[in-house]
Amino acid sequence: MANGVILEGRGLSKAFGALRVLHDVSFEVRTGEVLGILGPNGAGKTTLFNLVSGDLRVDSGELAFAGQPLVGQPPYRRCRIGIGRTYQIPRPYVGMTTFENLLVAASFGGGRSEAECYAWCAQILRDCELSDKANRSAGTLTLLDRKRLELARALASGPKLLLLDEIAGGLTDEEGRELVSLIRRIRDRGVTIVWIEHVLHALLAVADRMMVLNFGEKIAEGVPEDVIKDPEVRRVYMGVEG
Ligand SMILES: Nc1ncnc2c1ncn2[C@@H]1O[C@H](COP(=O)(O)OP(=O)(O)OP(=O)(O)O)[C@@H](O)[C@H]1O
Repeated sequence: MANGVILEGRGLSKAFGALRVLHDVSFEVRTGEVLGILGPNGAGKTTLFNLVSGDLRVDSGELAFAGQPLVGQPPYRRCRIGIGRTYQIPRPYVGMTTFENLLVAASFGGGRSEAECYAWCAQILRDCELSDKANRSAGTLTLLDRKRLELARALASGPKLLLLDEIAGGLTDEEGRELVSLIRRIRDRGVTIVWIEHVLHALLAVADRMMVLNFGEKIAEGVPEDVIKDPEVRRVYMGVEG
């Protein structure tokens, strides 16, 4: 693995029965960057995250995190070594408060002791602007706050690498800007981010590089200005010919 690369995938493939979802995808994520992932619905983006987090097993290919092989490691272990993720459909424990949700993530996901957890989670609530909702039941939060909580839960496990799966959808422009500034702050604290997003202007506001998938194959990669001008990307993702 090259220096400065926190996550590396080589020749990753995944199929569900006859449906080939990822085919021979290779990529690198550099330490400290925000890598955006674009692609039409069904391109295999979430499946790629599931392979990295361990929610799904790879059919073939290799994954390495900070130089250590990931394939074969269970999801909880990947979380403990520093891979955090959010889900497209937020998965809070709706019967618990916002703060309790973080405590679970910090203790079970991050392996922190009870003594450490309170101050750690209180700081994350502040960072994610959720302190005033600490004692609210997670099921009663607004959409923006549910997204903040989804981020906060991922942060509570203490990730070095954060995988964000379509976190900006459904927000107003103002809410989207708030979320983007939160993601920037997380990046500025040294967390490497890979972000799958259809809300292109949100992704463009933060991404250092982008990678585009189509039918399970990587069709483009590079700095955002070049990727969004790529004729193949414009054709498959934006529906623009020529
Ligand atoms: N567990 C599964 N079993 C069977 N098929 C699946 C499974 N998970 C995903 N798929 C299929 O694999 C394909 C890729 O799905 P995936 O969720 O990775 O796409 P995506 O690029 O994230 O799409 P979207 O932008 O709509 O979220 C889709 O056709 C989907 O229906």
